[in-house]
Amino acid sequence: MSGAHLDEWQRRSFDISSGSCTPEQTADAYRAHILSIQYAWASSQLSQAGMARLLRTYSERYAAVLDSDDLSTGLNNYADSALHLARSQRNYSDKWESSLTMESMLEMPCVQKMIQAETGGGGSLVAPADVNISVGQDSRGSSLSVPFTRVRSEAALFKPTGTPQPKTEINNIASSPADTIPSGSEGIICNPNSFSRLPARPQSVFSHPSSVLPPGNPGPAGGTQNYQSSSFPTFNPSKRKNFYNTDGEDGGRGPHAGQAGSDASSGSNFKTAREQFIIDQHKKHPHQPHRGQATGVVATVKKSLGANRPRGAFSKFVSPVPRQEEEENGASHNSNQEPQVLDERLKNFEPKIIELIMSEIMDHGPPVVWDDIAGLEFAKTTIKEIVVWPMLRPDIFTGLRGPPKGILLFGPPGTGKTLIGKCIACQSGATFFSISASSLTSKWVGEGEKMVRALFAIARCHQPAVIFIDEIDSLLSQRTDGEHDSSRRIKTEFLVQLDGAATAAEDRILVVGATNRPQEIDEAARRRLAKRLYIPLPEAAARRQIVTNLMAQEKNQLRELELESIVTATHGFSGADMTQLCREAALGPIRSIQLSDIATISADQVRPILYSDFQEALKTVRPSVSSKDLELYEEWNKTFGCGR
Ligand SMILES: Nc1ncnc2c1ncn2[C@@H]1O[C@H](COP(=O)(O)OP(=O)(O)OP(=O)(O)O)[C@@H](O)[C@H]1O
Ligand SMILES: [Mg+2]
Repeated sequence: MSGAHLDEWQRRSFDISSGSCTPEQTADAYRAHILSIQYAWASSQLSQAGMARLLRTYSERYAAVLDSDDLSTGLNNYADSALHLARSQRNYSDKWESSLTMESMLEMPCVQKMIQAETGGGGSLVAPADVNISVGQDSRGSSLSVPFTRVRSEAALFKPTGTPQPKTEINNIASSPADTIPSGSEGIICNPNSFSRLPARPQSVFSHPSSVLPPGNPGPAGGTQNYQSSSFPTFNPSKRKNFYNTDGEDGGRGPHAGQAGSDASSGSNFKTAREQFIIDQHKKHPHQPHRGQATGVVATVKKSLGANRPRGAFSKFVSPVPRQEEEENGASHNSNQEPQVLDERLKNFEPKIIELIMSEIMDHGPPVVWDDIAGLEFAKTTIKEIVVWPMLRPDIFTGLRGPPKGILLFGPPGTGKTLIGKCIACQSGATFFSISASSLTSKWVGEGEKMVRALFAIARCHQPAVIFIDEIDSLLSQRTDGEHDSSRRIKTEFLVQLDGAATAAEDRILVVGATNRPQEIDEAARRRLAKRLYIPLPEAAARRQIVTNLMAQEKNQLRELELESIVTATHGFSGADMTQLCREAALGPIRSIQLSDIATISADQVRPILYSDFQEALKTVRPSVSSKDLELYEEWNKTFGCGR
């Protein structure tokens, strides 16, 4: 196969995005990427920062493939290896935990053989070829490293001085960190601390960790060697040596840089991706405890359950991605933490209050356009003037032309006040807060004012903003002597926010209140809601438009004259009443169907809505607003309203 063909084949086989790759291929491809990145950096084609960033990205992806237990996407490497080693003793707990314990390890045949070799001497050690384990940090916080891979070579280090060393493969392993190991060979990371303890009492290698020698025991010279597998070219050894130490200045000095620190003494700055990850994390969040930090034994304590399959350059790769258990720990730690507040101005508010207010931002619901609102031309024009245009051209609407800070929509029930609110939400382009009085009033004394303050603070952060308060009378009713102190404070806070020291002139926050009980509104609030717009009962033209709009969606045979008579017959009806009338009339054709047919009849067999249906409906639907009520509204409009 020619080189070009091979390239093409590789490209196709390792095209991760194709979706047809097996997890093995994906992992291999990521590994290939990692090697290319290394190569590019080593040959100075890539900056150190770029290399670090790319390396982290691909290491994380590689680790995700390696450790995912989803058979279609991952290799289940962690669990596989552990279960394999622990003689398939499955751990059925939800949380994956290694079945490896000190006891279970001692029972392993390979370990037994090693012990025999250690105690009996002379026997050649045969370890599972690709198993590479460093198990450390039992619950007591001690560490013990048991490197299995190429254990034949390391056995030499375990041997007490003078013991004849077995014939080993040590020739294959670099004798200094700067040397290279042939590509594809399994790597070994010897923990110098662990090794330094081992030789003195080789028999106790697998005994209680407390039996290890005190730190400071120098150990044999070879114990400090740090072997690393790599397919690096040898042309730039110094670079290679520092390869993992992407963070030049304090890589070895960081609080988690135990391995690096100990390596420093042996002249190597090797750090695994995990260690680098921990160091980076610590830099980002210096006050958060990190993995392994609690014990004070950090990177020197390895718990890497290596793969039982060849891994080439990254045979000892340990996932930098937090595991489930760590995420849980993190979650419990973070649960007490406040979510990050994005805006400086909101830092004094409790996150739960901010969350509550943010949840009231209305950015959903059916779109309402101005034409959906029948009649009410004066109100619509005024609102467009106050709300929509200033949002579009804030530069023109300044000074005296500046929009008012508050609007009050008042009028009989069912005349479209809430509908106007929804239309403003859709059409104004502003952040629309639809707040109900109940969400601002809280049973906790003091919370209500905070809510009001938070509401305005958040609105200020999301300018231009419209705060729509439906049924505003329940929030801003007249202050009386007998009322509860907390509700009085909420009102006061609201008034202050609406037009007080807390509000800057250039703030583009508009409060729109809607009520059908305008006479109950506190006079101070009334003044602040400067534009008070009367939303009256729909006139004949508006009633006609409501019926036409609604009937356009249904099959009907209403003639022009019939429509006219419906409009005349509905004098005094509110918009809601008109809607109710149309709904009732629409049921007419259904009511005319035999009960026995209703289950089988198809939709197009239902007859159209006729005038007679409206006549029937008019017998049951009555206007909901009495003329006496109407007088009250008109009176109030004359006194306080802004209409003509
Ligand atoms: N002008 C109108 N144009 C079209 N539909 C209207 C109009 N007025 C009312 N409606 C219909 O009546 C329904 C109720 O209207 P809306 O909720 O806006 O009334 P409201 O004025 O807020 O009443 P309330 O004071 O009782 O809260 C609307 O969903 C709409 O179907
Ligand atoms: Mg309403």
